[in-house]
Amino acid sequence: MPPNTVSDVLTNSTRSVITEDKFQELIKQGDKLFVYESKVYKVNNFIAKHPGGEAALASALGRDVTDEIRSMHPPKVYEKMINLYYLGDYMPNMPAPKTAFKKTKQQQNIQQQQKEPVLELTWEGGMSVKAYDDAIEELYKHHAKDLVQDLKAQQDLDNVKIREAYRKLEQEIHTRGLFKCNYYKYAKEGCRYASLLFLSLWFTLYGTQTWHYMVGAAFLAGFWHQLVFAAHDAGHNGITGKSEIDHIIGIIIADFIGGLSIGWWKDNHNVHHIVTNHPEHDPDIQHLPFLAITNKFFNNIYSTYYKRVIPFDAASKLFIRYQHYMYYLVLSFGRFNLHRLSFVYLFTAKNVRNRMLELSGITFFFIWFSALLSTLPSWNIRIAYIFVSYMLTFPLHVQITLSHFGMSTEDKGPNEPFPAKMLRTTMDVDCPEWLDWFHGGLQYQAVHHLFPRIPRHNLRDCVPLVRQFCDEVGLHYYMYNFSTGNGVVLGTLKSVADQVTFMKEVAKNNADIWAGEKQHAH
Ligand code: HEM
Repeated sequence: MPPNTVSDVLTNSTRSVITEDKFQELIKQGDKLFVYESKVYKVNNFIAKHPGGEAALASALGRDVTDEIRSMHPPKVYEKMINLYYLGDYMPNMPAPKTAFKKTKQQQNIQQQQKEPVLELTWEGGMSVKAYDDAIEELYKHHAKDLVQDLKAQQDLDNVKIREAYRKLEQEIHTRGLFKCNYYKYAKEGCRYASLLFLSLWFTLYGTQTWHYMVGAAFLAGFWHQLVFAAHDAGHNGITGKSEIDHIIGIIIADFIGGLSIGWWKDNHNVHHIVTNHPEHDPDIQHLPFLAITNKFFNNIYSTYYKRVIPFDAASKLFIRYQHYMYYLVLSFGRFNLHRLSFVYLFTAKNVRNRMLELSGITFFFIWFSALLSTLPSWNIRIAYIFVSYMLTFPLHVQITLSHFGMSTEDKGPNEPFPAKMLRTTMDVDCPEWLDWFHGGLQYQAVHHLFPRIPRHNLRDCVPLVRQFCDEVGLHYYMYNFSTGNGVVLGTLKSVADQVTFMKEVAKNNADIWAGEKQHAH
């Protein structure tokens, strides 16, 4: 039996206390720890078996992830299952109280000087000019330290306020029944999917002219585009709420019908939800050599997800300079890249759930898609059909990237509350209600990031509550319409592109100066 099992915890009358220093020491020794509700949990033996993926759990280690855990899991996980991994109660380091600040001899002198008129000290020769300057500098340092401590204390208070309000918001959403899935919405969506598939097959199988086939390809793209929203729900265990069943639903939709791995998607997406927009940790913004949303990518950063350096090489320097012109074109090749990522994941990742079923699903996809292509009259039309059906799924890739590409990529440290981080790194896209079908309801990505377990059909109803929460705690809620959102993203891409151009010009000027100096020396 592992040392930290329930029976151990229950029979232990004296609960062990783990100080912040001890916590850091254990992590240095290789323990995989995190804090939930002021308790330390150790997941060394569980991490590889974590149903939400090893990478997701790995991205949460070494800090307090109370809000992350509550937002990602059904209550049974944080009320019962988590107890199996309890290690001890967490005790953070307390900031030294100001009165306990031990004064040095020099500081005592300064305090003395504060009581005495400075002029007297200066003119009566009690203190040299240098000593006077030093004393003033010490005073400033002392006050600056106090100021920093006060600011930190204020920040801590604000953070507590945000966390408490976030809990209240979660409760309110529960009370309004918005965590419950409305299956009637799926019936409506099912009709839409069936219509798109029917139209695609009708134009493809009964067409007689090239444009008929291309319309068939466009409807197929529409069918895949819409299906992804249902696959997203399954990936979040948001259809039946039962992880095993939703995973199978996800495999049927993503692998059998779409030819893409739901396992890859979940592995990647769950990490994205925890470390949103972090250049080193979030795979959803790591797209070199084609796209870079921050100049942090110029530094050959190490991706903790892909476990390799992402080089800012010659190809990156070339593509990034034009990325704001190429954005939509690059995204239109997204579906081809998703096949690649799916295969890499299924063939190389450890602990893949239902690996064989996923591989069978993707094989089935290539069989049915090839059979469909074989009904077309020529190779030219077949190739055009592949490109049209694949590339016209690009609105989906725009929708996915739109919510994050124009947003903050800063790392504000482990103390930033989870809701604050989600609202800083994610924007919502507003649209009229009749257009919800086009965005799948997922245009409210900020709300989705705050509560990934809310079914997407309910996100719109949560918007006023989130707005009120933001007003209450003083957080900014970013919401743009579709075209402004696109403008924000293109602006970000252009600004990064301009920096590469500038760097190139500086390098060229330097090279010219060197060449000139060399010539001069000769
Ligand atoms: C010992 C602690 C943990 C246990 C026992 C645990 C258990 C689970 C279980 C059972 C699921 C499947 C949930 C379902 O049925 O819907 C899950 C999913 C997940 N877990 Fe954990 N987990 C733990 C810690 C964490 C931590 C620390 C994180 C990161 C903050 C995390 C992130 C996730 C994510 C992102 C998912 C997927 C959620 C989704 O599908 O929307 N887990 N975990």
